[in-house]
Amino acid sequence: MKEKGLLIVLSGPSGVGKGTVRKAVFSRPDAQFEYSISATTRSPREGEVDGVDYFFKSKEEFKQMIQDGKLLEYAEYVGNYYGTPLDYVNETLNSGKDVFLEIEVQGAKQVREKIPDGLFIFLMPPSLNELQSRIVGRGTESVELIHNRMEAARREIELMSLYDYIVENDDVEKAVDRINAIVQAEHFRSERIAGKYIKMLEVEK
Ligand SMILES: Nc1ncnc2c1ncn2[C@@H]1O[C@H](COP(=O)(O)OP(=O)(O)OP(=O)(O)O)[C@@H](O)[C@H]1O
Ligand SMILES: Nc1nc2c(ncn2[C@@H]2O[C@H](COP(=O)(O)O)[C@@H](O)[C@H]2O)c(=O)[nH]1
Repeated sequence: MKEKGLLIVLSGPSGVGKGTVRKAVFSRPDAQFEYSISATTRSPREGEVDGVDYFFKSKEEFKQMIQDGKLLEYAEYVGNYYGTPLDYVNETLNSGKDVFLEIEVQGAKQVREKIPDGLFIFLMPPSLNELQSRIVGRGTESVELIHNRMEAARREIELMSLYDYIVENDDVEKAVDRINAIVQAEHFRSERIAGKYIKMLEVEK
């Protein structure tokens, strides 16, 4: 039987750079994960494409997905719903591929309960001032929403001890290197790779 893939969950406070780091992870030619595209009721930002950045849904459509058990997890975040489509995650993990989720902390908590052997990584900003600068610098939120996101960020950072690893996003490429190193180490730890060498010893006996 095929070895199941590893579920990698990247989370952290709003504006820390989760989306930026995730895109950098997937822009590496040697990226070996499958990205799970989330569903959301938020309106698309300029340049965002349905089915690429998110599956953009109405509130009614999203509620139907919840009722039909189509989501691995979901959360309401600063006035909108976000959720992870369940079938894609299951099918991809069962096919032996690693799945990468980039989600906020309430959703990550739900995933931890359902898939405890996932790999949970918390992305940290170098400081709260730097975090605010990044949210302001992105220019996508009103003053009120920036305030809400900073309030949410403080609550989110308090949950970092629930994660397996904390990665500082002081520099995007360094953060990607750290994440890749953690994933590789996890593969060894869980014997996904070690199994290969055990088989090698058996064959060469
Ligand atoms: N290491 C970094 N150094 C400086 N700026 C960064 C870094 N990483 C990300 N940024 C910038 O910070 C801003 C927020 O990044 P991004 O949108 O990726 O955050 P996020 O955590 O996905 O936010 P949200 O949770 O609100 O979706 C962007 O303008 C991005 O370019
Ligand atoms: N619980 C979930 N959170 C998700 C999911 N997809 C994205 N997110 C997180 O929501 C916030 C806001 O995102 P934005 O695109 O509006 O800036 C951010 O923290 C994302 O990581 C999901 O499926 N479930």
